[in-house]
Amino acid sequence: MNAMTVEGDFSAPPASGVGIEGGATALGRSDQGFLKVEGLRKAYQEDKPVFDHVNFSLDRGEFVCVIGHSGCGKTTILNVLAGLDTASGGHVIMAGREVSGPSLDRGVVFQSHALMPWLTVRKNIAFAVKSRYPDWTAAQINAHVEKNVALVGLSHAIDKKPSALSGGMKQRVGIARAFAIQPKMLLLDEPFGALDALTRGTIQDELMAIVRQTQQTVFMITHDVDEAILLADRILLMSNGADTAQGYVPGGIAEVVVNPLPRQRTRAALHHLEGYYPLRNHIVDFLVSRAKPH
Ligand SMILES: Nc1ncnc2c1ncn2[C@@H]1O[C@H](COP(=O)(O)OP(=O)(O)OP(=O)(O)O)[C@@H](O)[C@H]1O
Repeated sequence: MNAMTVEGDFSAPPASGVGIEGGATALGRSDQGFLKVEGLRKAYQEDKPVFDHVNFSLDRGEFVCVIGHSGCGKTTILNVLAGLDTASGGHVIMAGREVSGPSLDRGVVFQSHALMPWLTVRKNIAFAVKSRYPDWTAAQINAHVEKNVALVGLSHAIDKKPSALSGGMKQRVGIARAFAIQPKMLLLDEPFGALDALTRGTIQDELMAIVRQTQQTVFMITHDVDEAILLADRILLMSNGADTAQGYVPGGIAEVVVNPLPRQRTRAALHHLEGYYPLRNHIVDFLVSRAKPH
């Protein structure tokens, strides 16, 4: 086992010698196991589940990324966490309650921003806030919307419709909307996948700043190894299900990598941090040689 990794139980403490400044290990006991995923299984075809025996947990305030090849079941897991899909077996427990359907306790951001095209930014977000806080006055809702739009640097575009915004701006609106409902947890499915590298970098930095500031708990899917290293406290490496000489092997969480880099890292300085290259190589090696059984 590599020194930077913790295999098996996701809630296990990092291997000795691995430090996370202000990271998951610094959380209080009541924050531990905020989200628990136990024995999760999804089978569209009973004898060939996409994944099985998926166990992990997230502490409150933790940022966890999941990486794996196409088809391993990342989106399926996220949708089950969101309550938008049901598992074939196992449980998802958030804050002590089983997840059994969608809830405003969980804010979801997809790759496609899913804004209502006929509404302005202000009204798109106000719609979500009103659903979350039906008793709030129009003035309260408006103030809250303006605060969250400012958080993602879009105050100047608040009264524009989505058609007048760039892809990156629309994605920011999606993030602002998710934050505005003050969810207990954010679920992000490749939220920056469709953005150019420059915009992506800027929004990554913004997201990281907001998440750190608000102590938000985040579960995020990405295909981008550097994005995971920048943002995540821990990285779940997922393997694909496959037919092997020994029979069918379902996919699952093959390994959990604890990010040993200082938590106050920036994109620009990432490559200069000690430990960055071993971490990156470890994840890339997994994707190249271990994510799919041979
Ligand atoms: N409704 C469905 N019926 C049958 N199979 C499905 C259905 N939805 C998803 N699958 C299969 O389940 C597997 C996991 O899909 P999922 O979208 O969760 O993978 P993923 O890891 O998110 O992939 P990607 O990175 O390409 O988005 C895939 O093999 C997919 O073909």
